[in-house]
Amino acid sequence: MSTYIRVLLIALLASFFRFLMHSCSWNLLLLLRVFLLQTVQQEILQSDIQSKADKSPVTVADYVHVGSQVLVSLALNMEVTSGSFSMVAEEDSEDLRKDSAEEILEHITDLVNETLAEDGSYNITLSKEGILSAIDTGKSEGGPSGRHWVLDPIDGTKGFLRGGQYAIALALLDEGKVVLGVLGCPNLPLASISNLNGSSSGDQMGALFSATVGCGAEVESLEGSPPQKISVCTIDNPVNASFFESYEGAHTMHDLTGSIAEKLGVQAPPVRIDSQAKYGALARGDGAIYLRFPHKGYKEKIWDHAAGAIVVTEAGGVVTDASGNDLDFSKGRFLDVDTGIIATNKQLMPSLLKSVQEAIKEKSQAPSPL
Ligand SMILES: Nc1ncnc2c1ncn2[C@@H]1O[C@H](COP(=O)(O)O)[C@@H](O)[C@H]1OP(=O)(O)O
Ligand SMILES: [Mg+2]
Repeated sequence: MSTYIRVLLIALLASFFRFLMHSCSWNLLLLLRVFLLQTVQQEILQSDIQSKADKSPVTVADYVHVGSQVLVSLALNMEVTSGSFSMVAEEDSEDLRKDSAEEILEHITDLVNETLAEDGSYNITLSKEGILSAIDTGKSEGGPSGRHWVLDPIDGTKGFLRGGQYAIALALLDEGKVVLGVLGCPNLPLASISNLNGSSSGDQMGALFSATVGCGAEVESLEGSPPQKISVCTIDNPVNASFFESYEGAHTMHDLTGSIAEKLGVQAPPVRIDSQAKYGALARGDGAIYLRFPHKGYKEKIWDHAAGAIVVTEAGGVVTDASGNDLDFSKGRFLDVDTGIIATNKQLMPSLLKSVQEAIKEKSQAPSPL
């Protein structure tokens, strides 16, 4: 298995950061390239599970999450900052610091170092402590002041393990606002989601979305085709609209989203895909609406929305909570949202909001199941 993971991590490291002078307020454009090949993912998935020293299962997703976070942390350290930087990211090193995880940590350290040696971009070898502290650069609390990188090293773990959609999502917060976002979606067709089912062998897979505040949003291939400006669809009649939602019923209330769609007059069945790939697809007009209504008690994390939200807003869309409030990324690691998150174009937003509020009210008044 380790060879495949190494190939995947090399691919990730090959995703390098490019900074171009740009005429926006940030003077900065960041592009993250992710050469994650579907075939590599498939081979990794087939090799699947090893066992941790404490006999709890460790999936390939564990290696890829940690490897991805270490490599992005390293790249930010080498390319972007002169030493210290703040990163809010999903993983921390707590489990890996346990005695029982010694063997796993050794394995991850070897994989990362082999990856770094093979890639050759950085002449560096990390110790086990180096790996742990690279992971822990992601422990920042974020907040309303200063700059914070926001990373989901693998967004949509369930999709990744199913061989479906997943994304690597990186954003930059400046004084509490998202100013930059990059979404690498290795399993998303470059042209359009309509090529997802029944795609022909000629369809190019993999899409890299990027957005800089005030400068619009773009898509390009993972190999670096010329970036194309993207914009959300111009549909203003819900009858012609389709909507994206989570594949996993455990991640969103499919009954509520079905009721919203019905009230709005949407005729098409839901398009269910994992991860922030949904935001990318929405931003280039593959569909008209994004709905996410987690079950009660779930707290949204900023790394699950920061990159996707700026890609959509810079493509001309609107992203709000169920009350129509903008998402506030300045509150730390979590988002304080009312009930759910919705996104669409400016034309459809008023009627979408109305349907959302009606459907929520109706659900809250319905007798609860015994
Ligand atoms: N119980 C849950 N409810 C809602 N979202 C969840 C839940 N558990 C994990 N997630 C997160 O939802 C996001 C995936 O959304 P989607 O369902 O749209 O694919 C991921 O960030 C996933 O975490 P992770 O990034 O660790 O996979
Ligand atoms: Mg996530």
